[in-house]
Parts: sequence; structure tokens; C-alpha cells
Amino acid sequence: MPAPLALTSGDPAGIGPELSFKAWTALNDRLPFYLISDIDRLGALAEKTRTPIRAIGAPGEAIAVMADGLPVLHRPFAASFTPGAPDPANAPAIIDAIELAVDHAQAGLAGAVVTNPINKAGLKAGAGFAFPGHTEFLADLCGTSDPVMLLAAPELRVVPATIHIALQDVPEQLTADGLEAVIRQTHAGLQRDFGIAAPRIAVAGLNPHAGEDGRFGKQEIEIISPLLDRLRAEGLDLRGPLPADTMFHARARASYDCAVCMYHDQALIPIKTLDFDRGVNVTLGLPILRTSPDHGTAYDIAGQGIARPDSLIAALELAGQLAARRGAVS
Ligand SMILES: NC(=O)c1ccc[n+]([C@@H]2O[C@H](COP(=O)([O-])OP(=O)(O)OC[C@H]3O[C@@H](n4cnc5c(N)ncnc54)[C@H](O)[C@@H]3O)[C@@H](O)[C@H]2O)c1
Ligand SMILES: N[C@H](C(=O)O)[C@H](O)COP(=O)(O)O
Repeated sequence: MPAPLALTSGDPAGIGPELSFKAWTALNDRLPFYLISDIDRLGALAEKTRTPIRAIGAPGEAIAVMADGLPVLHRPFAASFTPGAPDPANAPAIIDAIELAVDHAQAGLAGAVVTNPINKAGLKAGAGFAFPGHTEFLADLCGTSDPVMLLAAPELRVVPATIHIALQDVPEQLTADGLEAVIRQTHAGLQRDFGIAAPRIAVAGLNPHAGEDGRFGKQEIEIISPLLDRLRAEGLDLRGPLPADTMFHARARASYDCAVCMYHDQALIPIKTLDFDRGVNVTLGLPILRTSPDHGTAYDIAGQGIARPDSLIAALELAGQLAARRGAVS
């Protein structure tokens, strides 16, 4: 029996609790997972939504309990869960839930970590959280230095080569070494976790029209093209640097398995526009598996019962598939 998936609390003032309940309703007969949260503070919402919740003492108990209710591994939170009103006092417990899930995955007690959305600024204010997002925090917890953020939907996969940094810092941080690491990690992840034997990777330019032969910027000529030529000589199937504005229409998408983009929004705007509901965020380059929905805390709709669970369900399903694939090949 594979290990259950560890689902972190995320910010309980966001839509995480509601989505976790809805995901249990959708998956309870086929994919065991457990939520790390405060079972007492979840009680009111569980009652309101008529979702049964069950306390467990260890991850392995989730499998037997799953059919009866959402398994919850209790961790005390400092303040009540008020939809739409994040409380800085809960920041330490939100972080603690992520750390515990990683411990479980590293110990083999959880098949993968699936994270509910956090508010990074809130965690910084409430607990001095020093990381710009889960991706960087998980890499730190796992002792790895080059995490890669891949977002996957049925019609598109994208990777931003630089992640949570200011747009004005992108040109400086875009180096041949950094981009090479991202492309290699992406290539390996597509092979290992997505079962694509010879991944076709499209690489975006940084500038409009991929620089227009240097008229609108030189990064394509000085950094990206020489790197792609070198990696192509090794046999990697790479195209680009491509103008970013024309590489995401349907015919273009059919020609590659993943698009590596130069900065966050260049990658995430197309995928969230195409399929916000089914996008899944996967962290490559960790010794453990981690997926997440592609959306945030959505405070504006928290507590209204209207949040769509599709992306969290897709994240749990993909985590289950990746865990099964790794289990089958390791
Ligand atoms: N994985 C993560 O932890 C993660 C991912 C993205 C954003 N965030 C954080 O979330 C916070 C809010 O970010 P934002 O407002 O830019 O993005 P958001 O994704 O929270 O919300 C954007 C819009 O989409 C709607 N929306 C989001 N998820 C939805 C769902 N499941 N069903 C229906 N509607 C949904 C929201 O109501 C809102 O109108 C920020 O602090 C950001 O850092 C966290
Ligand atoms: N960049 C992600 C997005 O916009 O969807 C999001 O911030 C999540 O990042 P982490 O998984 O690193 O928290």
C-alpha cells in the first residue's frame, strides 16, 4: 500500500480548508491523504459543510480512516480560522505544517507533499519567514540549491527560469549557468516524473521578438543562444530562443512538451489563462515530491463556499501519480 499524501494547512484564513474538504469528498474512495491542521479550529467549517473529519495520530492511519472522514493530523494553531482575515499569530503553525510534511516525506511516511496556498507576506510579518515562496523554502528544508518550478496543465507545461524576484532584477539574475541548470533539471524531471523519454523543450527569449537580432536587447545573442547551441550539441531537443508572444498558441504548443521562460509572469500568465482550474505547480529538483494548486489564498472568496477545488484535486492526483511512478521505478 503506497504511503498517503501529506496536505499542508496553508493559510487557514484562505480557501485551503474549504478546498481540502471538497478534495476529500472527491477523492476519499481512491486517494488517501491527510491534512496537517488544527482539528478543533476546523470543526465549525466541517460542521457547516457537513464534512466528516477524523483525527489521526500518524500518517499511516490515514489509509484506514479515509473512507470515514478527512484524516487530520492535529497541530495546534494559535488563533481562530476566520475566512478572509489572515491572523499573523497563525504564521508559525502554517510554517510548522510545511516542515512536518517534508519530514514525513523524507522519512517515507508520506508519498508526497501537497501544499495549500500561503501568503508569503503574511508569513514574513507573522513569523519572519525568510523565503519568497514554498519552492525556495522546500529547497532549503531539503538541502538542495536549484529548485525548479514547473506548472503543468493538460495543454501546457511551463517553467520560469527566474521565480520570485522583481522584474527589474531579472536581466541581472539571468545567467548562462543558472539557465543551464534550469533546462537540465526540467529535462530530467520530464523524463523521470512525466515519462517523456526525449523531452522537446521550447525556450523563450527575454526581450520582445526575442531581441530582434539585438535591436531590443542582447541576452538572446549573448546568453541564451550560445547555451542552447551547446546543449543541442549534447543531443537535447531545444528550440529557441523564441519570441514569447507567439509560442503559446495552440499550434505552437503542439510542438513542445514544456516551455522554459525567462521570468515568472512570462510562464505563469499563459498557463493560468489557458487553464486556471487545472494547473498544478510541481517542484522539480527536490529529493521528495511536491505539488500544489496553481492559485493563491483567494481571501476575497474565502468562507463563501464557492471556491473551485479542481486545481487542488489535480495537484493531489498528480502527486499520487508521480509517487506511484517513482515507487515503480525505484
Ligand atoms: N502556492 C501558493 O502558496 C500560492 C500560489 C499563488 C499565490 N499565492 C499567494 O496567494 C495570495 C493571493 O494571491 P492572488 O490574489 O494574486 O491570487 P489568488 O490565486 O489567490 O486569486 C486570484 C483570483 O482568483 C480567484 N481564485 C483563486 N483560486 C480560486 C479557486 N480555487 N476557485 C475560485 N476562484 C479562485 C480569487 O478569488 C481571485 O479573484 C498572495 O499572498 C500570493 O502570494 C500562494
Ligand atoms: N509562483 C506561484 C504562482 O504564482 O502560482 C506561487 O507564488 C507559488 O509559489 P510557491 O509554490 O513557491 O509557493
